[in-house]
Amino acid sequence: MSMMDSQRMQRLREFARPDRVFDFMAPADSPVDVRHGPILYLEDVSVSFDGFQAIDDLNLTIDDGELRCIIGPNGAGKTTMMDIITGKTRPDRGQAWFGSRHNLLQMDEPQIANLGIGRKFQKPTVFEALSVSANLELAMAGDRRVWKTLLARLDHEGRERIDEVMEIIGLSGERDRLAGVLSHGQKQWLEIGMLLMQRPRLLLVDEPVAGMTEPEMHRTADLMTRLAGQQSVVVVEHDMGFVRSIARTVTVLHQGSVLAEGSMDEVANDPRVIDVYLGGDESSDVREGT
Ligand SMILES: Nc1ncnc2c1ncn2[C@@H]1O[C@H](COP(=O)(O)OP(=O)(O)OP(=O)(O)O)[C@@H](O)[C@H]1O
Repeated sequence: MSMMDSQRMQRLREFARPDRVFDFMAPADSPVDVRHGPILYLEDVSVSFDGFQAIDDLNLTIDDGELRCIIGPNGAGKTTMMDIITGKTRPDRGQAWFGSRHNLLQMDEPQIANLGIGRKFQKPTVFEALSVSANLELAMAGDRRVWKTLLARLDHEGRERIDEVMEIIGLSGERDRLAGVLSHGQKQWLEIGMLLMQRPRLLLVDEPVAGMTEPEMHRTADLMTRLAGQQSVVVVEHDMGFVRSIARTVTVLHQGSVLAEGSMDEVANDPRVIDVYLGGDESSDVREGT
């Protein structure tokens, strides 16, 4: 067995460990029902940690195919909100529904991922010793099918999906390069591609442009915009220039609940947002989109 093969086998073993749940393991066919309403519905959700109210009567509705940006100061509850949606944190009270049929509060993390909610954390976690296409191949496999899928030859549909996703994330030219040698931005896109392999219905993306160069940021804005419509995308981001470039509806979180919601211009000119969101320099970022 060559060095590459043994590295690959080691990764596979790691990947197939039953105690590990990977966030990109979302499903091909989501049974989510959006015929009668939004894809994500949070109502009066609250959670406190040791008496600190991190989420406080939070209400949020995301429509199918929508691109929503969530902004808010540090500690506003953005990460906790994502943790609740993905089943990592259980709220003390409230409701969280995925489509009209699935009560997220009665499901655990793997079940929620399998329903079609994919989460992209801030730091890229691609398999550096594998090629771009092998990373996508891995992400296509469900947990129990991983060995079978990877050790067997890819079927036609699988190969097509890999090509399609590489095109979407702009890495078609990097197919055989090891993920470890990609730029930071390319790794982020690859990880988004890994999520896409399972055709999620909702993507939660945490600070996608942190650490990116300006050109990478533009390409990420383009990617986010293209993804919406195909799936719903919720982007949490601090970079106001980026938010302004992709924003349709922006939700401002503050102290665990929604302070304002509307177009970028509406929220940026809302005196409550200007007051509480960012003091000093950053508030001008919000208003002027610098
Ligand atoms: N497991 C936990 N235990 C105790 N406190 C927590 C826990 N998780 C979050 N918090 C607190 O809840 C508040 C909300 O945190 P959260 O990380 O959701 O905010 P955020 O809006 O994502 O902030 P940032 O922009 O800095 O990432 C913070 O004050 C945080 O310290």
